[in-house]
Amino acid sequence: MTVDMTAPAPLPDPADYGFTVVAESGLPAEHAALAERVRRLVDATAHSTADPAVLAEAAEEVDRISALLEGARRETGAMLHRRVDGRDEYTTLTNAVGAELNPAAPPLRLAGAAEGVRGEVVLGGAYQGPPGLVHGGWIAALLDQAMGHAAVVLGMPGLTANLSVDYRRPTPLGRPVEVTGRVTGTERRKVFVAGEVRVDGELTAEGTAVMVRILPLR
Ligand SMILES: CCCCCCCCCC(=O)SCCNC(=O)CCNC(=O)[C@H](O)C(C)(C)COP(=O)(O)OP(=O)(O)OC[C@H]1O[C@@H](n2cnc3c(N)ncnc32)[C@H](O)[C@@H]1OP(=O)(O)O
Repeated sequence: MTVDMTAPAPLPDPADYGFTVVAESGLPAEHAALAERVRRLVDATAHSTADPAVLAEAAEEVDRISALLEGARRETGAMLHRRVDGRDEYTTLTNAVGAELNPAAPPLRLAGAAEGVRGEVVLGGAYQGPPGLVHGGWIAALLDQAMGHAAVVLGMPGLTANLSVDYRRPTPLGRPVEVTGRVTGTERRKVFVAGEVRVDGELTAEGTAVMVRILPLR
């Protein structure tokens, strides 16, 4: 098993697969700002102890805002294109982990690191599993994203074929969580990846996965 960390391959262009591609530069900053406020709304809703009348009033307000936005809806499969460190990067615009415009996504922004990718995120009570702790499914999702992103950085985007997670310590809510991912090897279309989750430098979860590469159509 080998991997050349120095030579990213040309990426498949999602437009060749019939997907709409949206340039990051074309997105209004107000959209990300709205998503951030909706994250606050989700947290406030999940934890509210307000009176029924206040809850009903809030529900009506939310209905009004939803109607305001639903009038101009983008299709679900749209892809986001950005230039990162002089190379193209594509991801689904509403990716469930890290998409800035998706308020349901934890705001994990991954970037190239010395070996692979690294990012930080603080997860609030909307991501709770056991009391005060991050849900294990979300930890798996963070690892999946970081490991998949590490493959993308080397020009090898793929689909997760297999994912394994070891939960070493509980991961607390409300604290910065460090997520890392890296490619450990390749074999034909298979990309072997590994990732870690740490809080205050302590390992709380680690994973491995096999990504199967999507190949360019031409
Ligand atoms: C910047 C943005 C970064 C974004 C990162 C996003 C990360 C998140 C990624 C995801 O969440 S992807 C969504 C979840 N995954 C899926 O929905 C995949 C569903 N499965 C499939 O579509 C197919 O099974 C798959 C594409 C994975 C493989 O089917 P193929 O028909 O294309 O491949 P094939 O079966 O010929 O297998 C190719 C190789 O992979 C190997 N393989 C297939 N399934 C495997 C498996 N489960 N475990 C290990 N290896 C596997 C298979 O043995 C073979 O190895 P060899 O070359 O050695 O023969």
